[in-house]
Amino acid sequence: MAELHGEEKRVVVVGGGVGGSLIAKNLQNHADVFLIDSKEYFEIPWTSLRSRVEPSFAERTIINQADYLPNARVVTSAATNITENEVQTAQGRLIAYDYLDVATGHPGDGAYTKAQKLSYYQAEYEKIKSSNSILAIGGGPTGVELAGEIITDFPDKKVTLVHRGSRLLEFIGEKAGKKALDWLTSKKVEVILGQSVKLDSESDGVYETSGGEKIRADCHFLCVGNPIGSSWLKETCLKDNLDANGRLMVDSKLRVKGHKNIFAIGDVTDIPELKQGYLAQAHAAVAAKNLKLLIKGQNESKLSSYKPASPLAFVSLGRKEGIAQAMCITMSGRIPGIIKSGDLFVGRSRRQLGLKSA
Ligand SMILES: Cc1cc2nc3c(=O)[nH]c(=O)nc-3n(C[C@H](O)[C@H](O)[C@H](O)COP(=O)(O)OP(=O)(O)OC[C@H]3O[C@@H](n4cnc5c(N)ncnc54)[C@H](O)[C@@H]3O)c2cc1C
Repeated sequence: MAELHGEEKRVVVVGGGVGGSLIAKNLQNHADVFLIDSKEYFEIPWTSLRSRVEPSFAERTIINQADYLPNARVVTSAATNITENEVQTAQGRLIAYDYLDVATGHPGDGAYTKAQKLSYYQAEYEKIKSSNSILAIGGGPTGVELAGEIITDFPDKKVTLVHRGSRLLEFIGEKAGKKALDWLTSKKVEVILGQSVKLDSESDGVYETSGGEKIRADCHFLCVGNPIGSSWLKETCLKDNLDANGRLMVDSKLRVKGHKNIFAIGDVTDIPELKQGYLAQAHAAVAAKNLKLLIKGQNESKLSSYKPASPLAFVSLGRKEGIAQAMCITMSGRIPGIIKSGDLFVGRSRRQLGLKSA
């Protein structure tokens, strides 16, 4: 039986990542809010590469959900099903809702508590420290940023980056990819493009590529794209709202098409724009505003619309430099570094949740 609720409207947020954390925070004093996430904490996702070379950095970037949600209820369990009026969790809980917001951008990586994630980063750090040669597989933002972090903090290590595509950073423009390549090679990172690594070929620390090259590495990191967190929706009442890429189709008010009380925000949606955390936060602001209006019984004509944003992306290159692409302008060096690479937007992200930046 679904857990009953009182007079106050209930909003259930599934996914406490970049977008979901903010919407739950914004609504906690306006409704009976439940936040369901498979782990106890929110982690600022793009900081995970820095945390591998500096594990103490993660103390500020991993935030227990309960710390910024004193007036909401946090449920630590994966959501497994949705019906028209309730959400089911892996632990078998049924949580009724008046309004639902799906924000499951990408699935977690298995660590359940902050302590587990901190020890994971400590182990990753030890792995890097004790290796002379390191192989990063994948030349998207994760592979580029990880190679940048390692070569900055451990300039004497031999770092090789292998990418199956013909250029780095394919999610943004060619110039950005070229600037990343130039920066990495200037730091003596070996970049191999147009080849993939046969992972099962590894023998005595030697990896073979699809082009027959042999790469010696004491350890490797798989930096390939994170899957979309929507596979769990395939058997739910939203199964017909997934597009061919597994993204939830939303209308301009950020409601799942055809559902008046179900919203979706962040990377899980089909909004035609770059998948970026600051945009997931912008979605959260619009959806929270709309939810507040609906909770107060306001007319639907008052709901705000979300307009897809033009491309803006930052890629860090170590602690001081970076690459920025805004519309069709690409810039690299110290300025993008000052904007992103120093603190990786951690202070700002913490303040948005009402926490001290330090
Ligand atoms: C290397 C890298 C660098 C980046 N740099 C930037 C940057 O500089 N600026 C920027 O704005 N963006 C950046 N991004 C993109 C940004 O991280 C994503 O766009 C953002 O995390 C999307 O937010 P979200 O809320 O949609 O999903 P997420 O932040 O992925 O959160 C999803 C949450 O849902 C939970 N979840 C998933 N499935 C379930 C389930 N079934 N039940 C319960 N919980 C579930 C997960 O545990 C997670 O907490 C970067 C990404 C990468 C990989």
